[in-house]
Amino acid sequence: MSVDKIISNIKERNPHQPEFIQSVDEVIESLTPVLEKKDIFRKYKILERLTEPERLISFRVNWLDDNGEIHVNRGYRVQMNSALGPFKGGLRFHPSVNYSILKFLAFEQTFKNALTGMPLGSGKGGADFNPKGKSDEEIMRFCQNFMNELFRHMGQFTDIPAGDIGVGNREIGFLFGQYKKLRNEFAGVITGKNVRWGGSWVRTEATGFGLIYFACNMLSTQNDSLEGKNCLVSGAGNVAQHAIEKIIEMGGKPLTVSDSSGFIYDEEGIDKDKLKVIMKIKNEDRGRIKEYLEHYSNAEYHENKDDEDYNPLWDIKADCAFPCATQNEINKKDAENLVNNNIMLIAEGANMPVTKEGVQVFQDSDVMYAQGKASNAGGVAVSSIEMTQNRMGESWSREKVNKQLMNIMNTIHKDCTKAAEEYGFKKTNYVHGANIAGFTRVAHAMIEQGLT
Ligand SMILES: NC(=O)C1=CN([C@@H]2O[C@H](COP(=O)(O)OP(=O)(O)OC[C@H]3O[C@@H](n4cnc5c(N)ncnc54)[C@H](OP(=O)(O)O)[C@@H]3O)[C@@H](O)[C@H]2O)C=CC1
Ligand SMILES: O=C(O)CCC(=O)C(=O)O
Repeated sequence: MSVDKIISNIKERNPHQPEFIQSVDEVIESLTPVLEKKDIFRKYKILERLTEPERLISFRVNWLDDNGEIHVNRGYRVQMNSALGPFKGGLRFHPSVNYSILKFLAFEQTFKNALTGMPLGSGKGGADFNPKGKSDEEIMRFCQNFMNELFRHMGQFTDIPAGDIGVGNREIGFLFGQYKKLRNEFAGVITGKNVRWGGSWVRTEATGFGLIYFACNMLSTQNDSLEGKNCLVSGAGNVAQHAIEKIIEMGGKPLTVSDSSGFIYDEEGIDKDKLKVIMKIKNEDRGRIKEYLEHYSNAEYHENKDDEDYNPLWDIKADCAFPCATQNEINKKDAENLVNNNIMLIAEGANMPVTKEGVQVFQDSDVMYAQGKASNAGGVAVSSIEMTQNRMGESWSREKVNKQLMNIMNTIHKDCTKAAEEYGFKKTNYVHGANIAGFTRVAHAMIEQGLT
């Protein structure tokens, strides 16, 4: 069957799933030369099998709010691919969560987890629950009821969830506590746990730190570094905060931070003290990023507007851009603004933050551009390190884990450039490099394990 026919079949089988189709479409261009050169991948129908989850789980989550009113949400787990290890990937709590979003995230996770070189299959899950404005008690009740169903599908050798948007340290604690109660066992079944009870040093920081380690590798191909570079960062959550922390450590200057209401532009740069304020606003007060102005009135705040067809954050002149909020936050116009302002490098902290048309703008330009599959893989890599420590009953030092994270990001960078070159693309085409390197690793494992 031709590659075009394979793709049109996948589209027909998954109607009304635009994000999932977008994520599949994005890898096809990279994989076409691989599928054409290596007939074995077509013979074993690898693409068809990679795009069909091994198992889809959907369940009802009832919970009581503080006024005693009952609410009903929908919980999910997409167990995507277990060729390289147990299903592994985060949980997202956000009102937009549905099968299309979770399948795109799980599909990307397959390639990302393969790139880490760790024994990790792929998955993703979550609920259409909105944690905003909920009390700690309401969050706890929701997490407990969510786990009342999910626990039967999990296990340290079966499926190991973690955090994602709306699921941070607080939620991981409630989820783990309920799992322990239901199974009567203290096992490494969730990652991102507190270091005081089974978590790993550096897991909280890993995605943001890993992103910046990867960006440093990209810059080093031009004999350059982050020193003195102006950086645009979107998001104000886990990934954005620790990307900003590492940019500062590497001598760069973060200029922006955002949430779903708007963004802050601080021309003087966000330093360590300002970052502490951001962390307090978002992690403790659970407030809005606009509150930054109450501490630093020289900064500017731009409120999101429904009628704007581009995001002015991406029209600020800078050297590097790190989208760390959510999918499709950079459209074609934003990508053109970045390129026209001579941005050097874009590395994704978020999963699929650039629309298909935006990706094309970057691919047609000279900018260095890395997709999340490669550049945000540090989070899941340290999750794997957390799983290893849990199985061995050990707790490794912060320095040891950080060093391993750095090595993994260096290796992913090397593997991407090698795969891109092998198939005739420019060495620094990280899009094709990541897709090909991730695909071939998982595809060979699927062939070797037979038609299970
Ligand atoms: N946590 C991890 O280890 C990993 C996360 N990722 C990806 O990184 C991204 C961020 O995740 P993480 O930092 O963990 O999540 P958090 O929930 O900690 O933070 C998300 C941030 O993005 C903002 N945001 C969410 N949705 C939107 C939206 N529709 N428009 C604008 N801003 C939005 C949030 O704003 P507000 O505060 O208003 O909600 C918040 O500032 C996601 O794409 C995630 O899949 C990738 C790899 C690993
Ligand atoms: O740490 C993990 O298991 C998953 C992190 C994640 O969800 C991601 O990489 O997108």
